[in-house]
Amino acid sequence: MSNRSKITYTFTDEAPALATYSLLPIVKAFASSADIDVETRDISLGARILAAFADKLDGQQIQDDLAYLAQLATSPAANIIKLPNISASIPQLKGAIAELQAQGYQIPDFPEDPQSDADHEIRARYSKVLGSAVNPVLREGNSDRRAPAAVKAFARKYPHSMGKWSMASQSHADYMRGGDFFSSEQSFTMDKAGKVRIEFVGKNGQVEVKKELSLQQGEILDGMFMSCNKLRAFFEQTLQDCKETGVMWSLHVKATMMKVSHPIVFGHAVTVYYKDVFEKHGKLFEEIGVNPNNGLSSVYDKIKSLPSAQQEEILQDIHETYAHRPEMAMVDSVKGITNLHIPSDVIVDASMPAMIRNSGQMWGRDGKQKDTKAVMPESTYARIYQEMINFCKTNGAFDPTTMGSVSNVGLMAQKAEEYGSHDKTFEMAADGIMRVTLEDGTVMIQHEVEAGDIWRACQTKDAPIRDWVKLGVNRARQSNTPAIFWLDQERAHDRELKKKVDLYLKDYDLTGLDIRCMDYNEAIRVSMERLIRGLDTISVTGNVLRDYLTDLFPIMELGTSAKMLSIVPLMAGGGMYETGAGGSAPKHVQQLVEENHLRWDSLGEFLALAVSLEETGIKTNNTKAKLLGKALDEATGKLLDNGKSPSRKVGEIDNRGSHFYLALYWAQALAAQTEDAALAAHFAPVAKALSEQEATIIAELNQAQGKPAEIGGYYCANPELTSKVMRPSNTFNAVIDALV
Ligand SMILES: NC(=O)C1=CN([C@@H]2O[C@H](COP(=O)(O)OP(=O)(O)OC[C@H]3O[C@@H](n4cnc5c(N)ncnc54)[C@H](OP(=O)(O)O)[C@@H]3O)[C@@H](O)[C@H]2O)C=CC1
Ligand SMILES: O=C(O)CCC(=O)C(=O)O
Ligand SMILES: [Mg+2]
Repeated sequence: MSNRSKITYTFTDEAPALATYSLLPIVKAFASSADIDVETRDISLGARILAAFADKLDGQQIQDDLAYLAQLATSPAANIIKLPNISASIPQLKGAIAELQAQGYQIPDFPEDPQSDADHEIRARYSKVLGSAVNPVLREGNSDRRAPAAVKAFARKYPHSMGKWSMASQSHADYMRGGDFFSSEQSFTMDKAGKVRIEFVGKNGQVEVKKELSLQQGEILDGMFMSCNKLRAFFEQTLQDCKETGVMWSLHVKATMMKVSHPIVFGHAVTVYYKDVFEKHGKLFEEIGVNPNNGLSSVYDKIKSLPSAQQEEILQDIHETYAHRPEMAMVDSVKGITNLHIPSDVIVDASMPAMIRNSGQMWGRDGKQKDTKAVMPESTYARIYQEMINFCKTNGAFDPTTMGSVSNVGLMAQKAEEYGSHDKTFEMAADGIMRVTLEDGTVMIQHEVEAGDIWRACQTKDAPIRDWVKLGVNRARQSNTPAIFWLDQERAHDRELKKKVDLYLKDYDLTGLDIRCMDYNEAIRVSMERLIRGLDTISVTGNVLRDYLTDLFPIMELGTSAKMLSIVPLMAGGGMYETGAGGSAPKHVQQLVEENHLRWDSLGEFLALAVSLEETGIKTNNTKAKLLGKALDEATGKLLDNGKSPSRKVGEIDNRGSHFYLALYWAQALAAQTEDAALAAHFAPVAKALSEQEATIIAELNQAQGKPAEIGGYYCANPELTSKVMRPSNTFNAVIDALV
């Protein structure tokens, strides 16, 4: 039928992908009653790798769904439910490649040290799959993330645990006091559209064009660098400090989103911490292809090719390091996996709130919690964490039963700011000058750099800024809540941004609104003071703060950012509904495989879907769709109230059980509504069947638990096997499948 509408549901990775096997059949069955088709687009790491090598896969090609979605995001018809996906580090990418090869896909190995042209070509294709390769492409709009009232009420009623804070805590954030991106940032706005060149001028005066960019009128361009020598000296000093004070050392970066610069920073941390090992074996490591940017796991991986006596010696030297270096935070103390094992294990947006929620402590080698120095070299954003730590030391831990809420309106459209800087990031091969020049030769940005320094440029287009200001004002108006623009007058970029904010705010009638601009420290302090008094505040921020704050505050308020409503009003008129603000929770997969219990909470998916249905209803004048959305919200509220969210423990309700209750409550709400009799009649028997067979279904779902589950892969699980695991109740399946 031509008048059917379409919702596009993304298939991603790990826990959210597993959950999709259970949830999507329910969603499709319910949506069909309102003439809505739910199409699936596969943007999992595995699918993205296969799409990148489609030309090499005889008969095994799959289409490039990410490219399709990128196109769709710029169309007014877009209605996309975006689940979190893996942003792959190199070790993860290599794991996925190996798995696909074992499944018979003829894809090439990852060329770690490309030599030939062919290697370089393969590497370039894989680079497109690496790191945060999905979100920046789809985010053709800014971000609106908040805790819906029902979720907030639930958190107040059933608070999550919060570690106590002590005045005596030695935990703190540590960051560079000079030589970092913050201290070197320069910025300018293009007064008319034109080209700029990023150039390196060598000591001999030779000019090398690193990149040419076409900038739009009103676009902001920043240039900045981090000094390699100062970074290494900083790491050494933090290690000495920890050694002297007995505080545990940990590193927090975002090697996924900052996929070029942060792995380099991470690599320096590895070679400074294990300095003696790298000094002694450096030449050998180079020969066997150890890459410290991939973490210590790269050493373990590469030395496997050496004779066992030599391996033993290296392992011994690594072990001895721990005798004279401070204790390091562990990712998995049982398995001996440290913070420096792989760059994607500790991701700052989630790891810092987890630490703050946990009394400012992380886990040591002995599995015990300890005070920690959280090392975040880039001072630009690290200071906000120190502010929160100070605040908790003075006021104690936040109290989820009484605290207010900090929502966020974030500038992110069209690869805004640092998160779009990968193709403009360079590790300096020699000393010289990096500069940005206009077509007429005017030098707009200039830095004296040394070999090893990391230089980068960031772009922020004007249209996304206008849209972001509009979104901030609208949110403040709709929620009648004060909004703070986080703009740091010490930052060159923020000074350019503020000129525009001041100008664009004039387009609105701000009567009755409380809209302010503050630097980051003041903004977070004011927001926290309001929080503990139970008051709400909207943070209107740039892209990195958007990412950091939408984990930081929700993790304090709700225990996880997965419970957030996360909307991306696309600038072309469509909508993208992200599910939560968190990630793909890899440890949940492990639990499913070991004991067939999935503790992933799909609340983010429920919330996103309700808004997506409502939007479909409004845009296509489809009353049934609106009712489906409204009923879904009611069902979600009831699910929270009745405690039907997944438990963490095997044998208790898990992700699948929570989906059953959602279906039951959703059908009941639809059967009970009186606005559309046909819809009510359609769902009445469903509600009856599900309610009558509740005990049988729950028994079938719970019986499946407690033994290992076979899903036939990690990055590319087998669909039939996974579907069987995720839909173990024949009674439930029969009711749902009869609906389509
Ligand atoms: N939008 C996106 O596409 C995003 C993707 N990512 C990707 O996700 C991966 C892991 O990232 P990481 O930073 O560790 O963050 P995660 O959010 O995956 O994990 C942090 C912790 O949050 C809790 N959690 C998160 N979501 C849920 C949920 N729905 N239900 C229950 N618990 C949840 C779990 O903690 P516990 O069980 O202890 O409560 C989990 O271990 C990376 O590959 C990263 O790149 C990360 C952020 C966003
Ligand atoms: O794309 C990613 O790698 C993570 C995105 C993220 O953390 C966020 O948007 O909150
Ligand atoms: Mg994030």
